Amino acid sequence: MGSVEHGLGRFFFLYGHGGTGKTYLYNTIIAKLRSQHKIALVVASSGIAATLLPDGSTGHSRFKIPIDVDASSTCKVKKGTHLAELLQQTSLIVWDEAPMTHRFCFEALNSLLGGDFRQILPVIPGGGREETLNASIIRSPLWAHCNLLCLQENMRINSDAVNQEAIFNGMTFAQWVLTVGNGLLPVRSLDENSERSWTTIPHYLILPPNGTSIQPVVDFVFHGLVDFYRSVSYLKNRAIITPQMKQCLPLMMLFFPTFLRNPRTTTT
Ligand SMILES: Nc1ncnc2c1ncn2[C@@H]1O[C@H](COP(=O)(O)OP(=O)(O)OP(=O)(O)O)[C@@H](O)[C@H]1O
Repeated sequence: MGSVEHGLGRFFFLYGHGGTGKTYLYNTIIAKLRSQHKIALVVASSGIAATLLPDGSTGHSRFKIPIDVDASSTCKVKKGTHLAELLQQTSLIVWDEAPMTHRFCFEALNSLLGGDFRQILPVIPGGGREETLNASIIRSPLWAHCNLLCLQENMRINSDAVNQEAIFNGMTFAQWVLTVGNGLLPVRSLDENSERSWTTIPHYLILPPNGTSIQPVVDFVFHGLVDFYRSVSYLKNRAIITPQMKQCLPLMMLFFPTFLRNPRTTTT
């Protein structure tokens, strides 16, 4: 905040593993700046993360960054346009999920970046480990000037938990996810040509989509579906994500009994 107030133009990276409160902190900073009638532009690398931020959009769309970037790429912002004027008046740019985006995109502008390097890194088609690392923000000349801020405590466990057992389960899961992210689990390759990047998920963390243990998850996430299935705000805050499409079907079958118990007639 001091950097914005005094126009110092410093460059920050907010680093923290999942649930440590990065989004919460961005929202707090943005609310504070906007309450002072300052302009904070808020973007994320993916559209889904952008929806969690106030007036968020994707970095590529907001700054007219070319899809195929290289070291000489620039933002396609024309002189004298609304966007050019907006950028000139902007006090702070917040970019969530920054580790997912190619470093060339940040070299085209200055911003407060944030994210977790254990999550998704830039995707380089056909590239290996070295190409991915090379595309990462940590290989950018900007990184040497970056003020690194670290969030350590997992806030999600306490905010989501309803009792001691839920806190314990949340901590066990969070610890396992961290161990995966830190590369500390035993890994193996599927065949002799592929990288050693496969690990075994403990049995207690797996909910088979056609088993009975998934039903409480469906009931929890889509509680009240029969009454609210037409409500956009109800639906846009809920999702159950499966690793593959084929696992969706058995999961969807769990929804139908709910509707069958409560038939509705609609006219077209
Ligand atoms: N300082 C705080 N005080 C109270 N609750 C907080 C605080 N920080 C975060 N939380 C709560 O903890 C939960 C996780 O926070 P948040 O979504 O901001 O984490 P994150 O680091 O962005 O996670 P991810 O990397 O998975 O997106 C949210 O429910 C949020 O409301």
